[in-house]
Amino acid sequence: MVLTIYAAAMALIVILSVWWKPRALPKDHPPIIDIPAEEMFRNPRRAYESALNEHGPIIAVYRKGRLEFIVNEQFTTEVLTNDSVFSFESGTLTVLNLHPLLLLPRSFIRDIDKLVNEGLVPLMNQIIQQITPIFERNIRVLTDKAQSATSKDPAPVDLAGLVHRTMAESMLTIIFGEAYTTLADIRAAEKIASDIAVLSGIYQNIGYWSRTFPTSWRVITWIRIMAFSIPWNFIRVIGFRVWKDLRSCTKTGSTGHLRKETLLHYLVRRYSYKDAHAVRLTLLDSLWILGLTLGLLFASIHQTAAVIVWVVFELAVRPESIPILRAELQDVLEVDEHSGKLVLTNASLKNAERLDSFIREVMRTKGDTLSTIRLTLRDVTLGGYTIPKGQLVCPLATLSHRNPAYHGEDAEEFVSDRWVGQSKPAVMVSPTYWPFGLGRFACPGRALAVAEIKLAVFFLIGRAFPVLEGNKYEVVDPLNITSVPPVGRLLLQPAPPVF
Ligand code: HEM
Repeated sequence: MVLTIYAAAMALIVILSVWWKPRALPKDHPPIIDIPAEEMFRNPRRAYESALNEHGPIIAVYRKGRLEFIVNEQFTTEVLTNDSVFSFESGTLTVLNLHPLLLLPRSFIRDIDKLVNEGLVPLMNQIIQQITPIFERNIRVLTDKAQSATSKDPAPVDLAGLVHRTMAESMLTIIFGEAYTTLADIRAAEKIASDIAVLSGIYQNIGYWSRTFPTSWRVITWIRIMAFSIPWNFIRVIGFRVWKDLRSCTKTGSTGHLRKETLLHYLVRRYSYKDAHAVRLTLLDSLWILGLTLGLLFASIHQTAAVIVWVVFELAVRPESIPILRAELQDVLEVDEHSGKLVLTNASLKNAERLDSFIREVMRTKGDTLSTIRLTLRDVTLGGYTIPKGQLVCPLATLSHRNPAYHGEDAEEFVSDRWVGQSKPAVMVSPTYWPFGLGRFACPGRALAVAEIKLAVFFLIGRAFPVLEGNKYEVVDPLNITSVPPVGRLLLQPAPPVF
């Protein structure tokens, strides 16, 4: 049943994707600027900033076969926050190649937003308690290698692989509960998060085929992931069990078999018939819940794992920060009232102001360019030009994040403690800092993401000194900084355990 409904929905989406066509441009549209692919993909910041400098605050540029309207910092707030004209939902689903989902009678994005804001955020203390042991156990695999290494002969470790696995295990625990964290479940969640990330175009900038023939790449990748990868990795391994759990809620009229603290439990209560005394879900509601959990796995695993790699690499090339953060770790640890041991709690993470400042500085300076996007819901007049309905509009992030008018003369520099004592935590977005987006749909999972980054960093530096071979890393995809982690050979030197 679940596969039949899924196949029918997918067929409809393919037909609509082919049918969907943008309208012609009006006469007073912003100038269309040709940025050579090599320049755009190798040095997007320079390419787009000089085009904006030369041609005015709004330009139109073809990228991977799509026309995008790029605006400078003057229009950033208007574009990102005026959701009645510049739609987050339409922009994001279009960029993810999922725009036909907009035709569904329910809003996928609004529902997933509600799921995080109402189901996850209020339970942060409890969630941090649940996932701290996962981070501790997994990162220990790396730091144990450091304990048997020496300063002269440090141990090479695969940080990216490990944090991806750790994020997958954590999110499975939060969404479905521990029963869904077998090795096969974790592998399936990792695979599905990476595959949807591929579908959203995160590696599209790197491959020759995907850059040169973007339309055929999109169609084939879409079919591969929707028709094969999701059924094989998600539905076969995780989806069928979740489906059975959901159907048995209706059969028994109860949620007794679900863990109360999971998001699945929250979703069943939310979609259950309002007028029935017992729990009852329609088939469509059950399918919708499956879709939301899949969407959340994608939104939460891949990007956070990539940013953890960014933060650790930036730390490795700034060894002077490590003793400061180790001292802070010592300060923020709390005593567990049952065991009397020193532990990291949600309060410890909140109190870690120096690490928070370091993370905020990484997120500000790592070089996001075209990361946050909107789609016009009607013809819009902006800066004297008309941008027609149905067009993608994107502010250039470096013009906010590296702007001396916003961040002072040293805006280009990485200042680890820039935000200490400023009451501007890493999660606080504004028109001058928006790595988590801005406005009504700014990332609802950012508090969890930053807490997870802190857990990973503290468990790592609590027992090891990270260093990078040659003291350098490579930015693989400058046009997709947040989703594609930097590459380098990470080595761990032993450090006296902080706790
Ligand atoms: C460092 C990691 C993360 C980064 C950099 C990040 C960044 C973003 C950005 C830029 C947006 C779009 C906002 C906009 O356009 O204004 C977004 C949306 C979203 N993020 Fe995150 N995110 C991260 C982690 C997470 C996590 C851990 C979760 C879930 C627990 C999550 C859930 C979502 C959801 C559901 C949306 C859709 C928008 C909405 O529902 O309001 N994200 N994120």
